[in-house]
Amino acid sequence: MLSISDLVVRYPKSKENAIDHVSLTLNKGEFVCVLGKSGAGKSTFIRSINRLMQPSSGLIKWDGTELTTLSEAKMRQVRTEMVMIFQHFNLIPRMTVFQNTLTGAFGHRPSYKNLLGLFTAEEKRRGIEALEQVGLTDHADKRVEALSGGQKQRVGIARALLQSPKLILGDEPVASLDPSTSRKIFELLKKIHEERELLSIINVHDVNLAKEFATRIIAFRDGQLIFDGKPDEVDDKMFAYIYQ
Ligand SMILES: Nc1ncnc2c1ncn2[C@@H]1O[C@H](COP(=O)(O)OP(=O)(O)OP(=O)(O)O)[C@@H](O)[C@H]1O
Repeated sequence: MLSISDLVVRYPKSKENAIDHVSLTLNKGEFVCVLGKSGAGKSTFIRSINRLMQPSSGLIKWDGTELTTLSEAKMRQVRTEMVMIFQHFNLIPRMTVFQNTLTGAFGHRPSYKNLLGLFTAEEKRRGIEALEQVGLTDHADKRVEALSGGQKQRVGIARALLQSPKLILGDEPVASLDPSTSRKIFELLKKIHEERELLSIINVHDVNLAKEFATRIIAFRDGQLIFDGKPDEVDDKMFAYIYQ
């Protein structure tokens, strides 16, 4: 469970709060889509949860552990349970699909092994399984730079699976993809979400995708939480309110 109380995030030198006194509780099993127009605070919200962005004040409790004041070493441990899926994939272009997938195991390993690039037989087995799950088995030995955007995001998801996450944070994971590929990526994320009973929190610009896949939608405007409800509550009036 993720419990957020009175969260404020302000960027250095900024006069406005990017996240402005937000409180909410998100539960395991929820597939949460985050809406809001550009600059509303979606990305800042997602990034403050795993402290890629340091909150200015407020509390974030993840399974009972308060994160905002946790040491960086302890936070690194907690981050092994949280995985981030990015708009621009954040892959290593010249490495293969399989190698990129295996890097998902890094958070769980001693750092000297990361440097040597050593992977156990078990990690390799899980890498093969993850590639099967995202439908990329036939591309395992290709360099990532030779893939389409949709395929790259599948590698991003396979890498995430290696981490055995409990929480998926998606920062516009389909913003660079065409509508049909975006839908397939959402189908894949939802399938994984359900199989592993995760909490997923995903920023998305396409309201139709959010309404189709989310079990809960939240929306920000000017850093404030202005909607928290079920997908079918986002009617035309609410849509206009969120994006005005
Ligand atoms: N590095 C930064 N330094 C200063 N202000 C920032 C920085 N990043 C974001 N902001 C500001 O914080 C607010 C929230 O931005 P954020 O990127 O979280 O919005 P968003 O809803 O994710 O937008 P988009 O959909 O365009 O990605 C905006 O006012 C933005 O200008």
